[in-house]
Amino acid sequence: MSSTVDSPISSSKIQIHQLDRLAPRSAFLLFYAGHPPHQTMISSLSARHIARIARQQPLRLFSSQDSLVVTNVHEESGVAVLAMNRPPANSLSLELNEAISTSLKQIESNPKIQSVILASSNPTIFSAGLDITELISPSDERLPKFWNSLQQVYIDLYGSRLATVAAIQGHAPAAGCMLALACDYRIMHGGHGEEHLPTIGFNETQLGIAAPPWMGQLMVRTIGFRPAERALALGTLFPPSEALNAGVVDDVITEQSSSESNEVLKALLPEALQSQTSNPVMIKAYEEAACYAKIPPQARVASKLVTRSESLKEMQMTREDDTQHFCGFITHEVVQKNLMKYVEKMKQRGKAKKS
Ligand SMILES: CC/C=C\CC/C=C/CC(=O)SCCNC(=O)CCNC(=O)[C@H](O)C(C)(C)COP(=O)(O)OP(=O)(O)OC[C@H]1O[C@@H](n2cnc3c(N)ncnc32)[C@H](O)[C@@H]1OP(=O)(O)O
Repeated sequence: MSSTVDSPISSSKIQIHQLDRLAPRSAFLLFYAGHPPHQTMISSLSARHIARIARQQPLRLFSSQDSLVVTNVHEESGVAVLAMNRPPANSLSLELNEAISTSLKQIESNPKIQSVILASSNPTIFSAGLDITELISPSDERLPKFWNSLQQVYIDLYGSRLATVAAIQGHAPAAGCMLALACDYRIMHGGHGEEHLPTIGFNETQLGIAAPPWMGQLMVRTIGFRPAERALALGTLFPPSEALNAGVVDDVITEQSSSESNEVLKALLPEALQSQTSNPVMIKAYEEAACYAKIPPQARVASKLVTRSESLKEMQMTREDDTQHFCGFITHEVVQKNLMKYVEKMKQRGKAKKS
């Protein structure tokens, strides 16, 4: 049986899932929803404290019709799908970031679900990274909120109790790459011929900006120090086979690998992704997610803590400084000029493509 997760969740769960915003250092321990360590954690907070948090930050729910993300769960296999759905390029706006975090928490609140596939409703772009328009002449109020929402997506994905599988159908530059690297497993489409190869990587230096430390470190942890150092400096965007060789992704799938339609995917995929039921990346992502879902969850989550808790703690400790640094950097006159030039180039390219 499959069901959608856009129905309101119980108020106690809402309260619990709000905690990470205001008590960020506790967030990682909240992985254990439904298991004893989690309950211990929660019981150490007073009901008044929890109610105050819930009042201050009402949970935003997104319906599957008009959503920036679309989700579905398949309880039989323990697998869910969370697909970004912000045309044209799934560029990450404040609202999309918040929608990803909210939906992930909704999925986590279902104890039958152990894995989630992070996907895109756009078959050629996974995510174009930050919405660059958020960075140009930003308002003093929105910019820190925006950055905070991106940090939160990273924390939520990297620290999720769920096994997370990125189905990278197409391009994944910059923060789009970050989303994929924050998952447990990455499957990339091999592209449709040499001329239309998707790419993945941190290309920030090409925009005249640098990836923030926590993003850069994510690449270091994924592919190793020296290759990451070089890729970050050059702003390398890896085509699929190079991404596989470097370890940026775990698997590359081409159309030839599999074309059979998968019955489970029909039940699992939200309406907006029904055309992807025979997509080989999606099939492989489902197989991988189902495989993770069979591992005893306490053991799987504990093993995740071994490799991720230190960097998550570090992120929590440096979060405010990171926001201040980001806001100062982005609003600098030279950076603003570089970004405007970059957007202008992007627009020209778009016009040329359309004409
Ligand atoms: C201390 C730290 C300080 C700073 C850290 C800042 C960190 C930044 C991390 C980031 O994520 S920066 C964003 C980096 N992203 C990019 O550079 C990607 C730019 N986009 C592309 O390269 C391409 O669009 C693509 C490879 C993703 C897809 O190419 P293609 O399939 O050919 O599509 P189009 O180029 O025609 O794009 C379609 C449509 O989407 C718009 N768009 C694309 N990317 C963005 C974006 N990042 N933000 C806003 N809008 C974007 C593009 O303009 C097109 O719009 P139309 O209206 O012309 O259809």
